[in-house]
Amino acid sequence: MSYIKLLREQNPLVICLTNDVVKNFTANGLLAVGASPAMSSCIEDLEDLLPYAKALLVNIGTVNPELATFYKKAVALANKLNVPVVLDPVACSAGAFRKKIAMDLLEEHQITLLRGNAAEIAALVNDKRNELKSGNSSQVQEVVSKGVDSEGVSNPGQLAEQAAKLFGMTSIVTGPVDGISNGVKTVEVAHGSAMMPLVVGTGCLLGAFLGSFIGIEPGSESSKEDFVFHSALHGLTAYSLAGEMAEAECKRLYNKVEPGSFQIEFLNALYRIQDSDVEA
Ligand SMILES: Nc1ncnc2c1ncn2[C@@H]1O[C@H](COP(=O)(O)OP(=O)(O)OP(=O)(O)O)[C@@H](O)[C@H]1O
Ligand SMILES: Cc1ncsc1CCO
Repeated sequence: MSYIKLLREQNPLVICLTNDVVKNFTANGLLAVGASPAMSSCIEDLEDLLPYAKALLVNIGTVNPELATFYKKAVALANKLNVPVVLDPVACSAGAFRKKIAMDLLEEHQITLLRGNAAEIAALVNDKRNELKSGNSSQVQEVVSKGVDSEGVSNPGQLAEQAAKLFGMTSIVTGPVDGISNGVKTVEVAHGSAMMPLVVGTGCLLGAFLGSFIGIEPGSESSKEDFVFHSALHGLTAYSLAGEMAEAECKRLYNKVEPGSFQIEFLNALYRIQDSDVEA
């Protein structure tokens, strides 16, 4: 399916409740691919905007107790309005406060897509397994948390599948190789650039970016569950390929790849990426 073409025709409104570090980069990344970003900070505003939205992103990167309450209300409203929700549990592996907020959102509300790095998703999977007191938690690869990012796992597809099964939603584990699973289908995507983790917010923007893909109106008979998986996989692949395109463009323009120029070229690549690049 021509997801990127449809996205650009439809300009889906993606409402982002995201952290203070990445708001500008997130809005620019969504505009570059052809989506329509809006940041929002209170439930009164969301009550006006969310009826028009095609997706809601909740990224807990700079959460505080007041924001945690807002996020819960926001996700409850999105569920009521049938707006799909992407959850990015930023650094939930680094502290109990963040992890509880992410777990509460996962367990008390309907999240459509969970996106995190390996440490974050492993922390949630381990917690859920302990809570269920069933199965063998040694199946879950232990990942040492380093704060807001991690070096990844050797089997991100397997970790994504475990998260998808335990939480009952499509899950994505990112890193040098990405994994996506809905518990039935699991795919690994081995593209991207080693410069991506050196630009803050490439993971955070990805959550919003994927929101714009799952927010596309398919205009076909594909099932809703399949659509989330396939549109998110297309978006995930496009995003990693854009990383490769940005790296190639930095080499062409500057004969070297550095974070500042990479950030600019990455936005340019999101603007240029086509369905044919993903399908090649
Ligand atoms: N070493 C790498 N090589 C290629 N691509 C990478 C590498 N590390 C991360 N990526 C890509 O970078 C993007 C962000 O993934 P990452 O796991 O770094 O997110 P994150 O840790 O949540 O980032 P942030 O907290 O900065 O937003 C993904 O598209 C992923 O494929
Ligand atoms: C650096 C940082 N601190 C809180 S959120 C954030 C961005 C994570 O991508």
